[in-house]
Amino acid sequence: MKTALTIAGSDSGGAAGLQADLRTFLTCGVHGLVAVTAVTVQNTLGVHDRADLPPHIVAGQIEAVAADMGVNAAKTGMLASAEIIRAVAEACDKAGIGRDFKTPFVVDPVAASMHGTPLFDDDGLAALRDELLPRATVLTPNLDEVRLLTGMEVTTRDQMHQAAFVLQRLGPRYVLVKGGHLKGDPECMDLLFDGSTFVELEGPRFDTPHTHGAGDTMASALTAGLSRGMPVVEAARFAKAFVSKAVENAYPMGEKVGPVSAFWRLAPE
Ligand SMILES: Nc1ncnc2c1ncn2[C@@H]1O[C@H](COP(=O)(O)OP(=O)(O)O)[C@@H](O)[C@H]1O
Ligand SMILES: Cc1ncc(COP(=O)(O)OP(=O)(O)O)c(N)n1
Repeated sequence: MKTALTIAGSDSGGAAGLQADLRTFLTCGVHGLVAVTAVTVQNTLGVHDRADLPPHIVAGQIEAVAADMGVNAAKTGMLASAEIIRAVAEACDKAGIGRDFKTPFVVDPVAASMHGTPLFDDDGLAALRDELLPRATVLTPNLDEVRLLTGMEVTTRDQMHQAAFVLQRLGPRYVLVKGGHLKGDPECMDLLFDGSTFVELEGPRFDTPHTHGAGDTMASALTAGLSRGMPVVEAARFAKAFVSKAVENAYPMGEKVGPVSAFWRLAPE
């Protein structure tokens, strides 16, 4: 059994965060490991409150599971603070997780919830850029995160290419720019770049308001693929196909944005 570790926050609504990651790991056939960073009070209306865990507890979880169970691939989600980011970077070095080690590391630079609530404190972005981008095997920003990390406003496919180029120079081995928020594009393309070759991951765009957890689901399917030994390009194609089906099968729940569904993979039809 292969393992995949998520270093992420808890979403009480079960749509995003570590709940989305574990559900995706399960349906992709890998054993999910968790290092919890924060607990959010969250539902379909938004993030109402949160409590961050002490950085040494986050690092302790990573080191404990790595030493005993082994980690075949890891990902980040909500990291909450610069202190937690620094603790994660140190623990990942000790556990051999990252672009310069054996264990692939997917850095999903989750900066805000889809409702617009920041999930970082003020120093978090700088710590993410300095500590985690150079350790990433794959960085998976959405277009808002591209703007935060580079200052680039992306409104076209050409600009997605330019942003991927700039981001890859900041240290990750690969950049996967997610195109879910590209307005006016009839399709939904994510772009993978390794510093020399662009791979356009094409998929249909579904007309649904229910996309809570789509980014987490994409990054965790990618992590599951890497944990099963797929090369990065194959794992990215697998993740794109997985999240497309999850968005297609998203379901309404609560008053606002419902979750995407990793369950499509378990359904008989
Ligand atoms: N309406 C949609 N139809 C199909 N795929 C989508 C749709 N919205 C997002 N996706 C896919 O879901 C994933 C997350 O995309 P995006 O919305 O850009 O990031 P985030 O969820 O982090 O804001 C990407 O793989 C993207 O292509
Ligand atoms: C605890 C927690 N982690 C991450 C998120 C971000 O999820 P969401 O708002 O749905 O955005 P994507 O998963 O689509 O990137 C969250 N809300 N809560």
